[in-house]
Amino acid sequence: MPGELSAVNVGFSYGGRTVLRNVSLSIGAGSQVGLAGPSGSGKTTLARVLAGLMPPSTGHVTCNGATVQAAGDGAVAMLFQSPRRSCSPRMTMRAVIAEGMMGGGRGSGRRREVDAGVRQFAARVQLTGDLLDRYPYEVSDGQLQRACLARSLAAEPDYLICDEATAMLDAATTAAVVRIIGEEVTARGLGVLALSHDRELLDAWCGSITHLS
Ligand SMILES: Nc1ncnc2c1ncn2[C@@H]1O[C@H](COP(=O)(O)OP(=O)(O)OP(=O)(O)O)[C@@H](O)[C@H]1O
Repeated sequence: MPGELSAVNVGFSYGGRTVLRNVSLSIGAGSQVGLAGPSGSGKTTLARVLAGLMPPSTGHVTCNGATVQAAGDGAVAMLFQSPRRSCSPRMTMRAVIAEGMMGGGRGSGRRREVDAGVRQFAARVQLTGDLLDRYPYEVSDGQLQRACLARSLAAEPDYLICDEATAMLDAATTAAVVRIIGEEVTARGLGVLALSHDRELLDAWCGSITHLS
Protein backbone atom coordinates (compact mmCIF):
# COMPACT_ATOMS: atom_id res chain seq x y z
CA MET A 1 0.00 0.00 0.00
CA PRO A 2 1.14 3.58 -0.55
CA GLY A 3 2.42 5.07 2.69
CA GLU A 4 3.55 1.72 4.08
CA LEU A 5 6.67 -0.41 4.33
CA SER A 6 5.41 -4.00 4.46
CA ALA A 7 6.74 -7.52 4.72
CA VAL A 8 4.15 -9.96 3.36
CA ASN A 9 4.57 -13.64 4.30
CA VAL A 10 8.32 -13.20 4.28
CA GLY A 11 10.64 -16.15 4.71
CA PHE A 12 14.41 -16.01 4.80
CA SER A 13 17.12 -18.70 4.82
CA TYR A 14 20.88 -18.36 5.18
CA GLY A 15 22.06 -21.26 2.99
CA GLY A 16 19.75 -24.09 4.00
CA ARG A 17 18.99 -22.63 7.44
CA THR A 18 15.59 -21.00 7.70
CA VAL A 19 15.52 -17.99 10.03
CA LEU A 20 12.19 -16.34 9.11
CA ARG A 21 8.94 -18.13 8.23
CA ASN A 22 5.83 -16.35 6.95
CA VAL A 23 6.45 -13.07 8.74
CA SER A 24 4.09 -10.20 7.95
CA LEU A 25 4.61 -6.71 9.33
CA SER A 26 3.68 -3.18 8.25
CA ILE A 27 5.07 0.19 9.22
CA GLY A 28 2.75 2.99 8.22
CA ALA A 29 3.86 6.54 7.49
CA GLY A 30 3.94 8.45 10.75
CA SER A 31 3.88 5.34 12.94
CA GLN A 32 6.47 3.80 15.25
CA VAL A 33 6.50 0.01 15.46
CA GLY A 34 8.63 -2.03 17.85
CA LEU A 35 10.19 -5.38 16.94
CA ALA A 36 10.97 -7.58 19.94
CA GLY A 37 12.11 -11.18 20.27
CA PRO A 38 14.88 -13.27 21.78
CA SER A 39 18.44 -13.24 20.49
CA GLY A 40 18.65 -15.16 17.22
CA SER A 41 14.93 -14.88 16.44
CA GLY A 42 15.68 -12.98 13.22
CA LYS A 43 15.06 -9.31 14.06
CA THR A 44 18.16 -8.02 12.25
CA THR A 45 17.53 -10.39 9.35
CA LEU A 46 13.99 -9.01 8.96
CA ALA A 47 15.32 -5.44 9.21
CA ARG A 48 17.82 -6.08 6.40
CA VAL A 49 15.15 -7.63 4.22
CA LEU A 50 12.81 -4.69 4.85
CA ALA A 51 15.60 -2.25 3.97
CA GLY A 52 16.16 -4.06 0.67
CA LEU A 53 19.68 -5.12 1.64
CA MET A 54 18.78 -8.80 1.06
CA PRO A 55 15.88 -10.23 -0.97
CA PRO A 56 13.43 -12.45 0.93
CA SER A 57 13.59 -16.19 0.15
CA THR A 58 9.79 -16.29 0.02
CA GLY A 59 7.06 -13.65 0.20
CA HIS A 60 7.71 -10.03 -0.69
CA VAL A 61 8.47 -6.58 0.66
CA THR A 62 6.73 -3.47 -0.59
CA CYS A 63 7.64 0.15 0.02
CA ASN A 64 4.97 2.74 -0.71
CA GLY A 65 3.17 0.23 -2.92
CA ALA A 66 6.17 -0.88 -5.01
CA THR A 67 8.15 -4.09 -4.60
CA VAL A 68 11.50 -3.46 -2.93
CA GLN A 69 14.07 -4.82 -5.36
CA ALA A 70 17.30 -3.45 -4.06
CA ALA A 71 18.68 -0.95 -1.61
CA GLY A 72 19.67 2.46 -2.80
CA ASP A 73 16.60 4.51 -3.58
CA GLY A 74 16.90 6.15 -0.17
CA ALA A 75 13.33 5.46 0.98
CA VAL A 76 14.51 3.27 3.87
CA ALA A 77 17.40 4.26 6.15
CA MET A 78 18.99 2.21 8.90
CA LEU A 79 20.53 3.30 12.18
CA PHE A 80 22.75 0.62 13.71
CA GLN A 81 23.86 -0.25 17.23
CA SER A 82 27.49 0.70 16.83
CA PRO A 83 28.12 4.18 15.43
CA ARG A 84 31.85 3.42 15.27
CA ARG A 85 31.25 0.57 12.88
CA SER A 86 29.03 2.67 10.65
CA CYS A 87 31.34 5.71 10.30
CA SER A 88 34.68 6.08 8.61
CA PRO A 89 37.34 7.02 11.19
CA ARG A 90 38.64 9.50 8.58
CA MET A 91 35.46 11.59 8.43
CA THR A 92 34.62 14.51 10.69
CA MET A 93 31.12 14.77 12.16
CA ARG A 94 30.45 17.41 9.51
CA ALA A 95 31.45 15.00 6.72
CA VAL A 96 29.37 12.17 8.23
CA ILE A 97 26.23 14.34 8.14
CA ALA A 98 27.06 15.69 4.65
CA GLU A 99 27.22 12.08 3.44
CA GLY A 100 23.52 11.70 4.28
CA MET A 101 22.64 14.79 2.27
CA MET A 102 24.51 13.53 -0.79
CA GLY A 103 23.18 9.97 -0.40
CA GLY A 104 19.60 11.16 -0.29
CA GLY A 105 20.11 13.04 -3.53
CA ARG A 106 18.82 16.20 -1.90
CA GLY A 107 19.46 19.57 -3.46
CA SER A 108 22.23 20.41 -5.87
CA GLY A 109 25.17 19.14 -3.84
CA ARG A 110 26.61 22.68 -3.98
CA ARG A 111 29.00 23.44 -1.14
CA ARG A 112 26.95 26.26 0.35
CA GLU A 113 23.75 24.22 0.28
CA VAL A 114 25.42 21.19 1.83
CA ASP A 115 26.99 23.35 4.57
CA ALA A 116 23.62 24.89 5.42
CA GLY A 117 21.96 21.46 5.48
CA VAL A 118 24.69 20.04 7.72
CA ARG A 119 24.22 22.93 10.18
CA GLN A 120 20.44 22.40 10.17
CA PHE A 121 20.57 18.63 10.80
CA ALA A 122 23.45 18.96 13.28
CA ALA A 123 21.41 21.47 15.29
CA ARG A 124 18.46 19.10 15.25
CA VAL A 125 20.55 16.45 17.04
CA GLN A 126 22.26 19.09 19.21
CA LEU A 127 25.73 18.79 17.72
CA THR A 128 27.16 22.24 17.47
CA GLY A 129 30.38 24.24 17.68
CA ASP A 130 33.71 22.50 17.39
CA LEU A 131 32.09 19.04 17.69
CA LEU A 132 31.36 19.21 13.98
CA ASP A 133 35.07 19.36 13.13
CA ARG A 134 36.03 16.42 15.32
CA TYR A 135 36.79 12.87 14.15
CA PRO A 136 35.07 9.78 15.61
CA TYR A 137 37.95 9.10 18.02
CA GLU A 138 37.47 12.61 19.47
CA VAL A 139 33.78 12.23 20.40
CA SER A 140 31.69 10.00 22.68
CA ASP A 141 29.52 7.12 21.47
CA GLY A 142 26.42 9.20 22.12
CA GLN A 143 27.72 12.17 20.12
CA LEU A 144 28.74 9.88 17.26
CA GLN A 145 25.37 8.12 17.27
CA ARG A 146 23.68 11.53 17.08
CA ALA A 147 25.84 12.34 14.02
CA CYS A 148 24.73 9.01 12.50
CA LEU A 149 21.10 9.92 13.26
CA ALA A 150 21.61 13.32 11.60
CA ARG A 151 23.13 11.53 8.57
CA SER A 152 20.05 9.28 8.34
CA LEU A 153 17.62 12.19 8.74
CA ALA A 154 19.54 14.33 6.22
CA ALA A 155 18.78 11.73 3.54
CA GLU A 156 15.06 12.37 4.26
CA PRO A 157 14.01 8.72 4.19
CA ASP A 158 10.35 7.72 4.38
CA TYR A 159 11.20 4.97 6.88
CA LEU A 160 13.91 4.59 9.50
CA ILE A 161 14.87 1.18 10.91
CA CYS A 162 16.69 1.44 14.24
CA ASP A 163 18.55 -1.81 14.99
CA GLU A 164 19.38 -1.66 18.72
CA ALA A 165 20.33 1.95 17.97
CA THR A 166 20.27 3.04 21.60
CA ALA A 167 21.85 -0.10 23.14
CA MET A 168 25.22 1.60 23.68
CA LEU A 169 23.82 4.89 24.97
CA ASP A 170 23.05 6.19 28.46
CA ALA A 171 19.48 6.97 29.52
CA ALA A 172 19.68 10.69 28.72
CA THR A 173 21.11 10.15 25.21
CA THR A 174 18.60 7.36 24.56
CA ALA A 175 15.77 9.72 25.52
CA ALA A 176 17.22 12.43 23.23
CA VAL A 177 17.50 10.05 20.25
CA VAL A 178 13.93 8.76 20.76
CA ARG A 179 12.63 12.35 21.10
CA ILE A 180 14.41 13.57 17.94
CA ILE A 181 13.08 10.62 15.94
CA GLY A 182 9.60 11.28 17.35
CA GLU A 183 9.82 14.89 16.14
CA GLU A 184 10.46 13.63 12.57
CA VAL A 185 7.50 11.26 12.88
CA THR A 186 5.23 14.14 13.86
CA ALA A 187 6.70 16.76 11.52
CA ARG A 188 6.88 14.82 8.25
CA GLY A 189 5.35 11.38 8.78
CA LEU A 190 8.54 9.35 9.09
CA GLY A 191 7.69 5.67 9.71
CA VAL A 192 9.91 3.93 12.28
CA LEU A 193 10.73 0.30 13.07
CA ALA A 194 12.65 -0.02 16.34
CA LEU A 195 14.42 -3.30 17.14
CA SER A 196 15.35 -3.86 20.76
CA HIS A 197 15.71 -6.41 23.53
CA ASP A 198 14.55 -3.71 25.93
CA ARG A 199 10.81 -4.20 26.22
CA GLU A 200 10.39 -1.20 28.55
CA LEU A 201 12.04 1.04 25.98
CA LEU A 202 9.84 -0.28 23.16
CA ASP A 203 6.70 0.18 25.30
CA ALA A 204 7.63 3.82 25.89
CA TRP A 205 8.77 4.46 22.29
CA CYS A 206 6.36 2.61 20.00
CA GLY A 207 2.63 2.61 19.36
CA SER A 208 2.63 -1.14 18.65
CA ILE A 209 5.06 -4.02 19.09
CA THR A 210 5.52 -7.17 17.00
CA HIS A 211 7.19 -10.14 18.64
CA LEU A 212 9.35 -12.61 16.69
CA SER A 213 9.78 -16.02 18.32
N1 LIG B 1 25.17 -13.71 7.56
C1 LIG B 1 24.67 -14.78 8.20
N2 LIG B 1 24.94 -16.04 7.76
C2 LIG B 1 24.42 -17.12 8.38
N3 LIG B 1 23.61 -17.04 9.46
C3 LIG B 1 23.32 -15.83 9.93
C4 LIG B 1 23.83 -14.63 9.34
N4 LIG B 1 23.37 -13.57 10.03
C5 LIG B 1 22.60 -14.07 11.02
N5 LIG B 1 22.58 -15.42 10.96
C6 LIG B 1 21.82 -16.33 11.86
O1 LIG B 1 20.45 -16.06 11.71
C7 LIG B 1 19.78 -16.12 12.97
C8 LIG B 1 19.05 -14.80 13.21
O2 LIG B 1 20.02 -13.77 13.38
P1 LIG B 1 19.59 -12.26 13.60
O3 LIG B 1 20.84 -11.46 13.76
O4 LIG B 1 18.63 -11.86 12.54
O5 LIG B 1 18.79 -12.38 14.98
P2 LIG B 1 18.42 -11.25 16.03
O6 LIG B 1 17.05 -11.56 16.54
O7 LIG B 1 18.61 -9.90 15.45
O8 LIG B 1 19.50 -11.54 17.16
P3 LIG B 1 20.12 -10.53 18.27
O9 LIG B 1 18.97 -10.08 19.10
O10 LIG B 1 21.07 -11.41 19.01
O11 LIG B 1 20.80 -9.42 17.54
C9 LIG B 1 20.85 -16.44 14.01
O12 LIG B 1 20.80 -17.82 14.30
C10 LIG B 1 22.14 -16.07 13.32
O13 LIG B 1 23.20 -16.88 13.76
